[in-house]
Amino acid sequence: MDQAISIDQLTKKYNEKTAVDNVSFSIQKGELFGLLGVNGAGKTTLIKMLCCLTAPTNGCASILGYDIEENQKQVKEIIAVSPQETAIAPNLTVRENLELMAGIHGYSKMEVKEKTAHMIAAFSLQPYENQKSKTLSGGWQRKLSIALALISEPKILFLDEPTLGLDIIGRRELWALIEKLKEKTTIVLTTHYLEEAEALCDRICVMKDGKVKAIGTVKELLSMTNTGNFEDAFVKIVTKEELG
Ligand SMILES: Nc1ncnc2c1ncn2[C@@H]1O[C@H](COP(=O)(O)OP(=O)(O)OP(=O)(O)O)[C@@H](O)[C@H]1O
Repeated sequence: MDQAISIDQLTKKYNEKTAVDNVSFSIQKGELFGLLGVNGAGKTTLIKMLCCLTAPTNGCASILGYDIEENQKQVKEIIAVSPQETAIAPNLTVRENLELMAGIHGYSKMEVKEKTAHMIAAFSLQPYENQKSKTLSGGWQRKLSIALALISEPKILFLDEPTLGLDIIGRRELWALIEKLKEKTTIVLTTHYLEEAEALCDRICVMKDGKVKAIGTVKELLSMTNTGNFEDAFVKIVTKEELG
């Protein structure tokens, strides 16, 4: 099976508001998949459903063959999410945050130490390991947030706006890190930075008003919209009623 995520007519309604509207597509194993759209397009709601954080109103989805409603336990074991609002405990040090998260995943004392040491090394967090997390720069907080998500060695990683608010240097450092993760992990990334999606993603899905408006590689999206750069393609996709 090469599919990591399979989504079939997934819908989420909040009272009268349809946040995700009959969405169907699949993501291949090892893909770095971008989810784009203007504010309120439904990206976060879609991710929340795939992470079993909110139940669909209609439709279904599976992660590595596990149904997001029927097999929540298995789904939660193979995914991790680095949310928009960071999951860091501000008054704990970098090391304590990592140890706490490893403990939450039920690792033994020895494993907690090993995994924490591994993450500190992998993310070059050594200079900050004894520093309270709230005193880290935005970029290092984001890195720690991703390290926390990865401590359970998930097969699928959801990154919700991982570089929000970072300067271009911080963003590029995170890009390099995300590219490295790609070798081992299927990644679903949401972002408002078009150049980020263009630089990192194998395929991109553009959503608007809860619906999928276009899906494909950057090259395919340019050709679909008959445009020469990704920003023009994106604008055309989200402003035109129908493409083609
Ligand atoms: N808990 C909720 N209750 C009611 N409406 C909600 C709730 N969560 C989201 N919505 C609505 O659903 C729609 C989609 O929101 P969502 O946060 O999924 O969009 P998004 O694409 O992630 O937006 P952004 O880029 O701003 O983060 C929006 O109109 C939002 O107001």
